[in-house]
Amino acid sequence: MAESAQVPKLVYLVTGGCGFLGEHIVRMLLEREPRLRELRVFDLHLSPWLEELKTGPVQVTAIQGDVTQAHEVAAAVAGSHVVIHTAGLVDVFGKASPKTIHKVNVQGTQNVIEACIRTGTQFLIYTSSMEVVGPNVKGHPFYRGNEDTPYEAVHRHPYPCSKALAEQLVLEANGRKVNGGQPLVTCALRPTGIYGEGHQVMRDFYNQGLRFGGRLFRAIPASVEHGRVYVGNVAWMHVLVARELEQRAALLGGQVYFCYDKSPYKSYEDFNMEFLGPCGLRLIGTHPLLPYWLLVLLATLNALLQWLLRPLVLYTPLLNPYTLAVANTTFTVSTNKAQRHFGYKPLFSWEESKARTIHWVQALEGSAW
Ligand SMILES: NC(=O)c1ccc[n+]([C@@H]2O[C@H](COP(=O)([O-])OP(=O)(O)OC[C@H]3O[C@@H](n4cnc5c(N)ncnc54)[C@H](O)[C@@H]3O)[C@@H](O)[C@H]2O)c1
Ligand SMILES: CC(C)[C@@H](O)CC[C@@H](C)[C@H]1CC[C@H]2[C@@H]3[C@H](O)C=C4C[C@@H](O)CC[C@]4(C)[C@H]3CC[C@]12C
Repeated sequence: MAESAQVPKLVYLVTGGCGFLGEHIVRMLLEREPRLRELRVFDLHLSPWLEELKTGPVQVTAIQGDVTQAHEVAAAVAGSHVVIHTAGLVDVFGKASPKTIHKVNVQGTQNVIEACIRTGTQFLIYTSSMEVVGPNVKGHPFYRGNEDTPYEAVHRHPYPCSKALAEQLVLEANGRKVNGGQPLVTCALRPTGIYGEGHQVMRDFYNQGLRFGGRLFRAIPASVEHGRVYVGNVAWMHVLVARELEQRAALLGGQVYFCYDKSPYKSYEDFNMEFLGPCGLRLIGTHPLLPYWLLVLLATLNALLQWLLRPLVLYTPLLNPYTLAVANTTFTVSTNKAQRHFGYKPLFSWEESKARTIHWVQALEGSAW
């Protein structure tokens, strides 16, 4: 993508562009990528807000499609300069079958790669996840680690397994010749737990608190640190690395980068209270109110209930054996690789990220405030 400040001429494709992260990436590109001529938004479920974006100078093309369908992906990719592949099934609650998670997250990613190869698109950014690394099945903590920290990344759950396989496919595709003979340049970004406007799990916690009279009950020790990153900063990292990928292909190609900002290290529940507290909720207990063995029993019962009820209704509570294990295992990152490699600095401070998220929660229906 040779630099050309004169005429916006680049075509970007964002898969999953109507999702929680995807929407922020789409809006960030329109605000901060001056070289854009066309922005293609590819998603299984197109959102109504896309229409409001079509009145600006950049051509916004909404494409309803399925990443598991290779021909639909190829049609969307053809003619694009950059693909940001963020579409995926983010399911740790048992909503989708392991087979479906694999089909979307792995086969879908393979389809995106092959479409880039066949149609001559040179630059591919993949939204991976911290869970490619951990927490692992042994519950080993990952304490303020970085991209080079040794860690036994062993998974059994379909979601982290699918993200790890997809990331591997993307990184291995780096350097393959695309149609036209140029090399494909790929990289993977690994967000930790993303929070911010539109975060469904935060909404679920908020609604759970409303149901219990404004109270949430501590289940995880405050000492368990969980890495979190603001969605706007994750979106910004995607925009920035996409811009730098051509100029620094030799350095960035085939690399992984944790997504990070200045969000504080806290337990998952305490971190959520940074936003839910100012909206009227209280976290009851300075220590977990139930012993861990009882939480494991309740999580297991939830999994059993989910299995028994599946023919009748989809029962997907927040607490299951996997979410309990993840919540109960320290996983935080401390790195500056993205800054060293492509000059990334968080666009939003912790204070701004917090204020924006609180504002969003307060606007949710039935605010306790
Ligand atoms: N939310 C997090 O905390 C987090 C953390 C790390 C990484 N990630 C990754 O970021 C990406 C986006 O996650 P999110 O939280 O925005 O999830 P999300 O569910 O809000 O967004 C995913 C989008 O992908 C679309 N999609 C799903 N299946 C599709 C298919 N077959 N074809 C086309 N589109 C499809 C969905 O419609 C949705 O709009 C995912 O790849 C996820 O693994 C998320
Ligand atoms: C019911 C309690 C035990 C409660 O504390 C459970 C919280 C649990 C639902 C979340 C704790 C950690 C979250 C995950 C983490 O933030 C990272 C993720 C990676 C990303 O790629 C997808 C989302 C997630 C798996 C995220 C999901 C919710 C938690 C498990």
